[in-house]
Amino acid sequence: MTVSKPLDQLRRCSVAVDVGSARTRVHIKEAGLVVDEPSVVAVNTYSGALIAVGTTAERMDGRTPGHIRVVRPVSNGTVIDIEMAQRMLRALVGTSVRRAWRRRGAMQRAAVTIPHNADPLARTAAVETLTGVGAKQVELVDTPTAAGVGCGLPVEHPEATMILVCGATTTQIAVLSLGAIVSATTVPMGGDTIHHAVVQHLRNHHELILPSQAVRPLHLALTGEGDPGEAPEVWGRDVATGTARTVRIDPDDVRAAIQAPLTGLSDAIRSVLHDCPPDLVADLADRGMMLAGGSALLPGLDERLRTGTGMPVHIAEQPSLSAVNGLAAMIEGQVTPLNVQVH
Ligand SMILES: Nc1ncnc2c1ncn2[C@@H]1O[C@H](COP(=O)(O)OP(=O)(O)OP(=O)(O)O)[C@@H](O)[C@H]1O
Repeated sequence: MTVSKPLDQLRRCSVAVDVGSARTRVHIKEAGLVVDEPSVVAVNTYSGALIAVGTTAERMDGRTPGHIRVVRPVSNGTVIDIEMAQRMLRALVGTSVRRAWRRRGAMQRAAVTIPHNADPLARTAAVETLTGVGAKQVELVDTPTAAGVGCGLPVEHPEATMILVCGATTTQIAVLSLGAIVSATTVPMGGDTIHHAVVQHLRNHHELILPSQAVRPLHLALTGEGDPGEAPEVWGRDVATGTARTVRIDPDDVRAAIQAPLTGLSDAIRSVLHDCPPDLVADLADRGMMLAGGSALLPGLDERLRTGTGMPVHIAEQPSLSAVNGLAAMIEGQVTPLNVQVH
């Protein structure tokens, strides 16, 4: 059940946690951001022992021998493997910080972000993950509200603000007013979706398997840069022979491959506006929307949304940290009183 509780409840928290599909961030009161690492764990499949977490584990992805498994315990912004998520958090935070937490009773209360449409199972998983690492009380704050605060949007005002939290696998679109979500939706579109669309395109049209790090053609396609005479060349593995070879990419082709997910995003923005009272829509015509989340940095995304919706589009100063920064501002008491919805 969702109830509206005062910000005081969040001010009693000492830890702010944003566990995303791509990255995990932890802010400790008065200490600042202590973790900003990929949400990845590498385990030994025979012994179950933890081999690596975060950046080190992510580097192992796609390169592991049979006895090592790389696990991502968070998907679509929700914890899908509670035990792994707890082990990941414990390892990322580190022993010394955890000792300090215990001494200062810091883990008594923790605040954590959850997708605005999280179902009861997802909420329970978030709570269990945090209680498993020592929290006695867990406050859940929806990600769009936290990100809105983190971007410096006046979410507590009666005027509408629109925020897009562009994550790895989903984009949460929300209109906020008076500290609460008025209208919102989630689109299964994020930076990884765009990346997979490009990888799939190269596989289907060039019979090439692109290494996961090769994002250059994607960037070119989105920005519209690149002279057709100088079509970029990418390395990959031939689907049939398994050998490495290069192929020249036409940016227009790649642009066409990512057209569908991007069009879906503009359509979803229109549907959120459709569900808003007319007065709030009028506010947004001038203010436009704010892009937060790591995928807000996708080159050309802001321009495409401007063209697709006809609204002003702004990118947050530190889009990848908007949600954790917003949650941190709430627990540090830097936010003027508002009725943030906690669950
Ligand atoms: N500089 C950049 N340019 C383009 N894309 C980027 C950049 N930095 C991060 N990304 C993309 O942002 C995504 C991760 O964003 P973020 O860290 O906000 O996700 P998350 O909160 O972990 O995910 P989710 O909200 O889906 O749970 C990835 O798809 C990554 O490729």
